[in-house]
Amino acid sequence: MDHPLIQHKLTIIRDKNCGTKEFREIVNEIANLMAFEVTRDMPLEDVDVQTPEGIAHAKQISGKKVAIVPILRAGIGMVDGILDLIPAAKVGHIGMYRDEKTLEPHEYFVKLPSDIDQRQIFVVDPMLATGGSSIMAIEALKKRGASNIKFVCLVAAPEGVKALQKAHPDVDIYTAALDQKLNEKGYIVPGLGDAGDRLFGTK
Ligand SMILES: O=P(O)(O)OC[C@H]1O[C@H](OP(=O)(O)OP(=O)(O)O)[C@H](O)[C@@H]1O
Ligand SMILES: O=c1cc[nH]c(=O)[nH]1
Ligand SMILES: [Mg+2]
Repeated sequence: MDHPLIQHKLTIIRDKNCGTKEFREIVNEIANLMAFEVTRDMPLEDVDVQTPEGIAHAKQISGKKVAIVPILRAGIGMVDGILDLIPAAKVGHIGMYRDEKTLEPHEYFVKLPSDIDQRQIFVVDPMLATGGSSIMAIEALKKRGASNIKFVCLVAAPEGVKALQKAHPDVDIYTAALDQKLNEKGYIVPGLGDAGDRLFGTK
């Protein structure tokens, strides 16, 4: 997404001197701006509304219920920014960590709204690196009947985009930046470092 506000804010959090408080605030601000675009194709229906001056033939969002599903931990950093725009959305959580050596993802927690199969789902995680975590999280959702899924991240590596598109071709990917590559430790270069640690101050 090339909107100037998104690009400007992403530059601020890429800076290694950006502290936890500012990092957390700006991740939410970017998620808020991205939500605007990610929801662009939400279906509308006609509705008549009585204004003080007459009847307006207007539009409202029709039926489609939304679930925001952060991949723990770092995905939590994007939830409030999206909830600001879609306050009625439910939030499901999928816990996933990457083995630091093998880079294999491991699922450790799944708690979803009971009607997840009927919802438009936005899976959120700031980082799409090898794609392992997002692929497995989306598998967990599909196993529970979910079918209408978009993936929203801040920084993606080409390797992760390719892998996610191959595993889940039905899932559109929204990213604020497509970076150069992964390094030998599976980190995105130039990226922004470890998003979870920077959000929660754990390093
Ligand atoms: O595309 P991948 O190669 O799977 O890497 C991306 C994942 O790695 C990070 O999570 P991490 O395992 O560091 O967990 P954390 O969010 O708890 O820090 C990040 O938040 C993604 O979930
Ligand atoms: O660059 C990366 C890769 C995986 N997870 C992160 O938080 N950052
Ligand atoms: Mg991490």
